[in-house]
Amino acid sequence: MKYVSTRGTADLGRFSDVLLSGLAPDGGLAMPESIPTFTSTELETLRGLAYPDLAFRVMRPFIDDIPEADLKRLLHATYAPEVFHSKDITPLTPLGDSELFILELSNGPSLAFKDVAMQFLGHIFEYVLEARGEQLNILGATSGDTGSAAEYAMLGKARVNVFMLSPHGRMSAFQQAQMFSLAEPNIFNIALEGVFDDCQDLVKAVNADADFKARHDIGAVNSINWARVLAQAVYYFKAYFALNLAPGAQADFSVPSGNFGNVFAGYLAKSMGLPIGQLLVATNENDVLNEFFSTGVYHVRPAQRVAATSSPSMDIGKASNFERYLYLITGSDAPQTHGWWQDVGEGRPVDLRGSAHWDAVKASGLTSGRSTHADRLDTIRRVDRQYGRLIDPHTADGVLIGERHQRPGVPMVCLETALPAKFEETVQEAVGRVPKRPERFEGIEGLEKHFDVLPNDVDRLKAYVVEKLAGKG
Ligand SMILES: Cc1ncc(COP(=O)(O)O)c(C=O)c1O
Ligand SMILES: N[C@@H](CCOP(=O)(O)O)C(=O)O
Repeated sequence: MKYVSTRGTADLGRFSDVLLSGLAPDGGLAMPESIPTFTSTELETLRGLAYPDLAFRVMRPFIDDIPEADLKRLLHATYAPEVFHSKDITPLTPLGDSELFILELSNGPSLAFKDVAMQFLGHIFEYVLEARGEQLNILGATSGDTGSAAEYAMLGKARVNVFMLSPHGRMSAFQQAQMFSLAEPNIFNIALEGVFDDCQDLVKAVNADADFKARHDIGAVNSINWARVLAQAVYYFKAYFALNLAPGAQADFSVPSGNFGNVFAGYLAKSMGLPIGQLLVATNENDVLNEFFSTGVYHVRPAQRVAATSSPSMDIGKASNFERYLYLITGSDAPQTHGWWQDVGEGRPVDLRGSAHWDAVKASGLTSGRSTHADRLDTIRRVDRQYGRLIDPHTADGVLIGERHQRPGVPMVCLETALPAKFEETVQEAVGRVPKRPERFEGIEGLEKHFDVLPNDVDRLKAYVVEKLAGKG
């Protein structure tokens, strides 16, 4: 499978190349030249497969440059019950008899859905780097969960260093403790004076400097990396088959959204032939995406207008993967996508109202909703009382929007994107008690913290990376 850029570069190489390069040299995102689909008969052969075998069948058409036996071995090592604390890896549990289901994605090492793909990245990076005799210096941006998932996945990996940017003072106490308590020689935590979008912009700016990127082996773990979204598509298949529906029957999914990686993975699964009906983009008060799906106008929000909310991991004004979605909506029209992103870069809106592209958006099955702090508290409280299940604020955003869009007779799968223990302040505010946390995280907030504060300045960041790498000899 050949990969191309959403902005026009025609040949980015094959899977292992885009895995290591992260962002395309023209600033766009890597996409497969075409999206392979399953016929309904082929889909039936996926039913009942164990997670690693299902992952192999879903991902294999996109990964044809790694021997079959090696890929299977890596997937079995990744999706092990002892890593995800469940034999199903991503179990599906009903909320009473409401036809609402929680897709548990957060039982892995860092207690957030990011682990599902990030654990795979840890294994596959190591495999490809070993084969090529190379090193990778990952530059990432996190609003709280990508950071810990990436750092836990890359711990002790000799060929990988992680430089992780986070918005200074904006993560939950638990999230900060997870990352900053790590004192590992290959992990560098940078608290940036800015919001998540500033962190993401710096990551893109460093990647845009081809010379710096090549000299310092810069790679990516955010969902700008194709491997992340591909690995995330698998759990939509897993959930669908766990519902045990008649062949071809539809299921709806509700996805708490910020950077648009998770819901894009769902759209990928749907594009591959999985019978997904509605794909709900659930946002918090930072509702740029909800605005787009309601009006047809996409107008990114400048950093100073991104609100600090009680679902902080979704405090994002500029969603990376939205570019992949619009690229597919245009029928893979890279010049069109490039033009739009030039507009976005210069602060102009993308306005699809009345166009054939807007008809394509409406036909794609994506719709949206928005929730507020009060909605979040109410949903956490209600789900706890009604179903005896404690959910985190991000999952609550998804459940609320899922409930609002439920269709009679069609199951609604709500993605659990983090465990409540990560956001205990808000959960306590909602239900008056502190959620249980796994024993390994007891007292984590009291551990010594290791991080450096940097201003929002690309040159300072580059100098920091160079200095730290030089320090490692
Ligand atoms: C807990 C949680 N929920 C939801 C999201 C939003 O997911 P995405 O950025 O893939 O849209 C994030 C961050 O990505 C998150 O950490
Ligand atoms: N919410 C994320 C933001 C980054 O998202 P990604 O999926 O692009 O890595 C976080 O928690 O860091």
